Amino acid sequence: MQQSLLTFEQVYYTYPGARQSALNGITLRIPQGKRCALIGRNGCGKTTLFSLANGLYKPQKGRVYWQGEPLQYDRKNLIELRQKVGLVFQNPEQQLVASTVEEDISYGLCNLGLPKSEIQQQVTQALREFELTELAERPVHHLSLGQKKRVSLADVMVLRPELLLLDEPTAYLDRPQSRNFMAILQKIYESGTTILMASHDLDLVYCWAEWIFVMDEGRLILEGKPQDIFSQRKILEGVQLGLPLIYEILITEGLATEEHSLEKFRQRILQLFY
Ligand SMILES: Nc1ncnc2c1ncn2[C@@H]1O[C@H](COP(=O)(O)OP(=O)(O)OP(=O)(O)O)[C@@H](O)[C@H]1O
Repeated sequence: MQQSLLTFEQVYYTYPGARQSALNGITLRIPQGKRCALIGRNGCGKTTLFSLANGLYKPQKGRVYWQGEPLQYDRKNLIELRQKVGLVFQNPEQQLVASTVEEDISYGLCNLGLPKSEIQQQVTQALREFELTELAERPVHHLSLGQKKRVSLADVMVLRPELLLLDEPTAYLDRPQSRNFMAILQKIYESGTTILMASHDLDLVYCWAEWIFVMDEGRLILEGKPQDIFSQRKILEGVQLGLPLIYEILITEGLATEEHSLEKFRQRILQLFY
């Protein structure tokens, strides 16, 4: 059986003062080494799930496990958890804390209490990897949104997390920035990092993901490979998701009758568009 990195078991979470639970007894296992996607209509609980995944919030009922061990919420364990589970917010403004790009990337390493020389070396490497060297001295509030997104990804990746959580990573990005982001993401995946991406872009999810989770009203309602998920038209329409346009075209034109050709189309479309 595939090992899971992070496991949610019957997890409930209600925001203070809210009448309805944001998470409603969700059980979900994030498989190691896969490109995973999380989809669901607005307000179904995706961001809340991410906030519990890296210990920002604590379940009111149920448990979250990292490699089989229940999460501990004291400061020391949370710092360790956030090194293993990196969370990139939808809006980079929520994430960027320091005045310059270089300082921002060094922030998490400083929290880990690493020696200065090691921090400098890792920051220099991250600046290079994320093509930010020329922006190192720039104030973060002078950057474009695409550049800010790249910095927020570098902030998290400099800690070498085992699991990367991305909330709507391509939202607000233009085509070249989106492509650039997806190319960086592919390298991250190839380096062995498990990725879970929440997205409303069903075409991207269909072409990119190896495993998809579908949430509704704070619960997991489906999970599986892209073709198994998107063949469930009735269920997806029932939760106001519908199908990816690309999948509709492939199916209605009879272009994808075998799993092999479907896979080839998905890869080609990913290269062409993202
Ligand atoms: N800080 C908060 N206080 C109170 N309720 C909140 C708060 N944040 C989210 N909620 C509520 O919790 C539910 C789940 O929200 P969440 O942001 O997790 O959904 P989501 O699936 O990420 O939505 P979207 O796709 O729009 O980003 C929603 O009903 C939302 O209104």
